[in-house]
Amino acid sequence: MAIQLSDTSLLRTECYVDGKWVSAQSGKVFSVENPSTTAEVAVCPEFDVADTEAAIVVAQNAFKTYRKTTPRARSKLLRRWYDLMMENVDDLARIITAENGKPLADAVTEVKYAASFLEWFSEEAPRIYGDTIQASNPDCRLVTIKEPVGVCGLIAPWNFPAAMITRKAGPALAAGCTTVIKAPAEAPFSALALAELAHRAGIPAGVVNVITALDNTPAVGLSMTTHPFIKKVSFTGSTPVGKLLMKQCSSTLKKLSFELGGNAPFIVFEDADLDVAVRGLVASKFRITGQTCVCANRILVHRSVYDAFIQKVLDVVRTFQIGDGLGEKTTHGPLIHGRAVAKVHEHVQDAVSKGARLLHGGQPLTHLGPNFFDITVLADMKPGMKVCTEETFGPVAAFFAFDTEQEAIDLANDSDVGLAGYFFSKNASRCWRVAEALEVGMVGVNVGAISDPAAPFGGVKQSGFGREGSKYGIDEFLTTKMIMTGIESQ
Ligand SMILES: NC(=O)c1ccc[n+]([C@@H]2O[C@H](COP(=O)([O-])OP(=O)(O)OC[C@H]3O[C@@H](n4cnc5c(N)ncnc54)[C@H](O)[C@@H]3O)[C@@H](O)[C@H]2O)c1
Ligand SMILES: O=CCCC(=O)O
Repeated sequence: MAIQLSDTSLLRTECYVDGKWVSAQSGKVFSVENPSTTAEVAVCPEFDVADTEAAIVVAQNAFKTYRKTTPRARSKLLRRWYDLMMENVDDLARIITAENGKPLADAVTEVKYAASFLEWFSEEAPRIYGDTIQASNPDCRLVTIKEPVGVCGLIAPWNFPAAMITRKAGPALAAGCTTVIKAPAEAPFSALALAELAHRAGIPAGVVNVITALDNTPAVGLSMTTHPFIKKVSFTGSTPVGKLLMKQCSSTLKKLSFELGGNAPFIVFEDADLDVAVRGLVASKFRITGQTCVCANRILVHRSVYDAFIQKVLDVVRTFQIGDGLGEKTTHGPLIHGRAVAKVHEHVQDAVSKGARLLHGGQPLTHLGPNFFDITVLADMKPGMKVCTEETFGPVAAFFAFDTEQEAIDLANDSDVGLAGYFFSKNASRCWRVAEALEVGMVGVNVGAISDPAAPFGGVKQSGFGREGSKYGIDEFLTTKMIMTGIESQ
C-alpha cells in the first residue's frame, strides 16, 4: 500500500452511496498521484451521470426520514463522527499528505481543524431557533420555524481535502439535510476516509454519500447543479468554476453558498510591530506552500519600513525546507500538480519582465520532482502585473510599496475578489478605519491566521457569498417558514 496506516481500512477506494461501498457502473477508475513523488496513491471510481443520479435519489429517500430526527440525535451522530476523527488523526493526516503533499504536521493540523467543524455543528444542531413576530393584523399570530433545505450537493477542492468537506457536511447534517459530496479528483481519499468514519459513527445510510470523478467532473457537476432533488449547492473552489455552477443552478433556482478564490491584500503600516507582521505573513502567505484561498497575494508595505520588513521575511524564508510532505525536516511541500507550477512560474516571469526585483527563488525545483516550486520573494511590484489580478496560489511573496493609508486601502481594494485581507498597525483608530474600509469578507488585524470554526468564513465581490462555520454556517442549510395563525377575537 502506498500509505502506511495503522488502520488500513481507512483507505477506501470505492464511492460511498447508501451506506455501501460501490464502484462506477462502467467499472472505470482514475488514478490519483502523490504530488511529492508522482507515485500512484490508489485508484478511484470514475462516476458518471447515471451513478450520480442514483446517489441523488438515495439522498432524497434518506431525507424523508433523516429530516425527522431530533436535533439532539443529530448532535450525537456528529459528535461520534468528531470523536472518530480525533481517534484517527494520524492516519487521516497520512492520507492527506499522500494525496495533497502538505507536510505531515500541517496535515495533522488540518485533521483537527476539519474535526472541529463536526464538533462545532454538533453543538449548533440543538440550537436552531425561529422567531415569534407581532403580526400587523391583531387577529393573527405569527411565528417562524427553520426547516432543513433538503438534499445538498457539496463540492470541495483539494487544498483542504478534509476540512472543506466537514465545514459543509457538519452544518448540513446538523440542520437535518442529506448530502451528495463530490470529492476533489486530486485528493479524494480523505473524503472517502471521512465516509468510512461516518459509517462507523452510525450516520444512517443515504445521509452522507461520497462520489468521485475526474474526466466526468463537468457532467457530474451538471447533474448535481440541475437535478430537481438537489435543493442546495455548497461549492468551494475557483471563481470561474463557481460562475459556471451558478449558471447551471439557475435552471432549478437552488439555494447556494459559494466560497471562491481570493487575492488577499496584506498591509504593513509604518507603526506596525514588524516581528508580529513577519509571523503573520509567514502564517498567511506560506501556509500549504501558498495554496490557500486566504493566502496573502499582494503584500503592501509602507515605504519607510519596506526594506527592513522584506529583509526580515527573507531571513525566515531562507530557513524553509522544501520537500516531500513526509520528510522529517520538510516545512513546505510541493504544489498540487504541474499546472499549478506553470501558473506560479508565469506570475513570477510576468512580474520580472515588468520590472519586479527577484530576491529569492523564482524557479521550479525540478531536482525534487515536477511539482515543486521554490519559495519566491519579489520586490518593486506594480499594478498591472498578473499577481494583482489573478490568485497566484503558490509560494510567491510579492511586495508593493505605499506612502499613505489611503493609497494602501485603494491598492488593497483594487480587485474583483474580496475574501480575506490583513493589516498590521499599533494605532487603534487606524485599526478600525482600515478594517471597515477593506472590501473583503474577513479581516485579520495584527494576525495572519484567521481560520476558526467559531468565525464566519466567506467573501464578498467575486469571492462568493454565504458563510461557513460559526453560528451563521447552519443557516445556509435551513429555510425559514412563516406560520400565520388566525384567531377569533372574542
Ligand atoms: N473561499 C474558500 O473558502 C476557498 C477555500 C479553498 C479553496 N478555494 C479556492 O479553490 C481554488 C483551488 O481549488 P481547485 O483548483 O480545486 O478549484 P476548482 O474550481 O478547479 O475545483 C473545485 C472543485 O470543483 C470541482 N469542479 C471543477 N469543475 C467542475 C464542474 N464543472 N462541475 C462540478 N465540479 C467541478 C473540482 O473537481 C473540485 O472538486 C482556488 O481558487 C481557491 O481560492 C476557496
Ligand atoms: O483555502 C481555504 C480555506 C482555508 C481555511 O479554512 O483556513
